[in-house]
Amino acid sequence: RPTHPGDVPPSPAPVQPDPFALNDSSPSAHPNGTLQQLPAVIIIGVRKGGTRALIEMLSLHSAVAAAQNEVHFFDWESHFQRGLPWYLSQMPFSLPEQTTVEKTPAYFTSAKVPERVWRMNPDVKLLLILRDPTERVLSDYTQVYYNRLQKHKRLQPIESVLLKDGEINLDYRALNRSLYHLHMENWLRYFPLDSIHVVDGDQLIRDPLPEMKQVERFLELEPQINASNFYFNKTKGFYCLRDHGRERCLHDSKGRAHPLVDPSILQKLFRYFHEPNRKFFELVGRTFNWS
Ligand SMILES: Nc1ncnc2c1ncn2[C@@H]1O[C@H](COP(=O)(O)OS(=O)(=O)O)[C@@H](OP(=O)(O)O)[C@H]1O
Repeated sequence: RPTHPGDVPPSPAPVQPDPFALNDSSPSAHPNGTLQQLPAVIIIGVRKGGTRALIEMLSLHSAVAAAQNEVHFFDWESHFQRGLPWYLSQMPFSLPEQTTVEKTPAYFTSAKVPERVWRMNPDVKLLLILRDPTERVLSDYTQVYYNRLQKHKRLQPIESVLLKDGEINLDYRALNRSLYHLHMENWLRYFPLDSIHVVDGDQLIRDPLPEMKQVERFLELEPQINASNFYFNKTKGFYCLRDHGRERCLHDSKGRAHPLVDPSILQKLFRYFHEPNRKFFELVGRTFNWS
C-alpha cells in the first residue's frame, strides 16, 4: 500500500506469457484456400548432416510444404518467447491436406528442445539426418572456416582446433555435436524411437532415391518421388534436383571440399568416435557405415 502521496503501488510480478498458447491473432486462412499450419514434421538435424538436401528433396512431394528458412523457434530464447503464434507465422501457406515441414539443424544438439517440441505436439514426426561423425566434424570446421574468411577473421588450421598437446582437443565444440548418442538420449526421453526416422546422410549423397523412398514411407506419403527427380551433376559432384522439368542444385556452400587431414589425426578421430558410435547404434537398433 502506498505510504506517501507520491508512492507508486508495487506492480504485481509480470505474468510470463505461455509460449504454447495459440491466440486469435494467429494468421488466418488466405482467401485462395491456403493457410499456415504448424509443422507435423521437423528435421531436427544434425548440423552439416545434409538437412538442406533433405528438405529440398522432400519438397519435391506435392503433399509437402516446407519452410524456406531455419526457424530456430525451440532453441533461440528470443524466438521461443514469442510463442506458437509467431512460430505459426513463420510457416508457408499450404493447402489443408498438405504437411508442413521445417528444418533447424541446431535442434538435435540443444538440450532444451526435445521437451519443447513434445509440448507442442507429442505426435510430431522427427527426421534426423546423420553422417559419419568424423566427416561431420570436418564439414563443421569447413563451414566455420568460410564464415571466418567472410568476416576477415583469423583462420585456424584444422590441426590447431582438433589437437591439444598432441591429443584430441575435447574442448572443440564440433566434436560434441558428433556424439550422436548423447543427443539422441535426450530425444528418447520424450519421443519413442518410432517417431524418429534416421536418414543416412552419406547414402543420401551417394544415392538419394532409396533414402527418400524410406522417408516417404515413414511419413506415410503417397509414393511420388522417383528417379527422374534426380540427376548427377559432374561439375558439382553431387546429385541435383529436377522438379517439373526445372533443374537445380543446392547452393555453392553445400558440397564444399574438406581440408586434408593428416592420417594419424584421422585415426585418432576414428578411435575417439568408435565407442560413442557403438552406443548410438545400440540406441537406434541399427548400424551405419561409419569409419
Ligand atoms: N545433393 C547434395 N548437394 C549438395 N550437398 C549435399 C547434397 N546431399 C547432401 N549434401 C551434404 O549436405 C551438407 C550440408 O549439410 P546441411 O545442409 O545440414 O548444413 S547446415 O547445417 O544446414 O549448414 C554438405 O556438407 P559439405 O560437403 O561439408 O559442404 C553436403 O555434403
